[in-house]
Amino acid sequence: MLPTSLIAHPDHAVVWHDNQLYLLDQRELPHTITFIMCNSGAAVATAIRDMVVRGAPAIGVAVAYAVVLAARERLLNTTNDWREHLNEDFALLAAARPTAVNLFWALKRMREFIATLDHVDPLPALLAEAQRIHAEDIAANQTLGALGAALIDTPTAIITHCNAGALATGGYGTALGVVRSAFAAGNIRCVYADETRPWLQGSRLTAWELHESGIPVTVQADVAAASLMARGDVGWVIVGADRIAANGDVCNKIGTYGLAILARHHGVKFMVAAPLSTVDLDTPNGAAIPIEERAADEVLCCGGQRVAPAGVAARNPVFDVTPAALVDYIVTECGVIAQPDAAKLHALYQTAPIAMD
Ligand SMILES: CSC[C@@H](O)[C@@H](O)C(=O)COP(=O)(O)O
Repeated sequence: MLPTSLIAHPDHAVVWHDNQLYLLDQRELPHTITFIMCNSGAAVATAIRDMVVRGAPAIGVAVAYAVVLAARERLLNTTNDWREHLNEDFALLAAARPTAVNLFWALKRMREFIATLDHVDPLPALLAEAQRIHAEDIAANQTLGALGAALIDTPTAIITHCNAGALATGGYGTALGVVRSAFAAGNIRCVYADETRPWLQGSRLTAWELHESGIPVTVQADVAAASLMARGDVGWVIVGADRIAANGDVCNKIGTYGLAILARHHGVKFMVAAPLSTVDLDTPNGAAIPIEERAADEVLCCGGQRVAPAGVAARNPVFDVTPAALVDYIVTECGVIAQPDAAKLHALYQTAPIAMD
């Protein structure tokens, strides 16, 4: 029988169990529950690149554990100069995906932690640091979930895009953390989950996660959001983020920018929920954020079948940037910013309990 840490549950996207890392294979959801065991840094890098684990904070947590696995390998094979050899693993992990800043944030934090280690056996301390990153992410999501929910003062329907839930984080979720808290307060009538072409994070993952949690969810085609808003049925758009630039521009799953424009046109509030580890003060604005382009086949095919004529090309940028001017609220574990700008984000950063830069 699987240990309880390895049963199908949205909170179990990233599980450390019996000295190995297990990743719930999100490519197979909702049909099949499979955990992929990773016992090296390289295996985790491949799993991130191939979308076994995805979502900015979940990638950050997975990378922290990947450093533990990589250090274990290096210590077994090299002993004295393990830190030097570990640089190769850092480079491999950094190349896995370019946009979610939590990946680089977690690598930096693990690298800085390693520099402080003088233990004969550094592995227990390294594992404890990775577990701290994991636990802090869950706690941040619970706090920001409550802060975001407090903004929703009347029962309403909301639209979310992609999956910014437990599956995309250490647990509980960011946008879906707000939804969970608001639902508990009686203020969520229904969640409309954009299906999120081409990878279908909305229909496969968000719908599974909310359904498992007993929160009413309705899947809609991405292009249906405008007419839903026009009917006046929606109070909020609530999304996560892969990177928030210093001026408050928000990078998230492709399609988010369009939703923000629609929301402003229809008087629907637009909320971005993310931990401070997603805020990147080193990136001045959205134009400076590297946007991942994935394989054209992800667009050209659907359900394993080609849906465009042979010989036709496709573009597949998987993120877009919503200008800060279209964002009503950024909700973090350290507080809420209305109408975000550079000064407000800098001020929020100063209140962080630990140095985040
Ligand atoms: C809490 S997750 C926020 C974002 O990471 C999420 O909205 C998103 O865009 C994920 O993209 P993905 O390509 O599935 O990794």
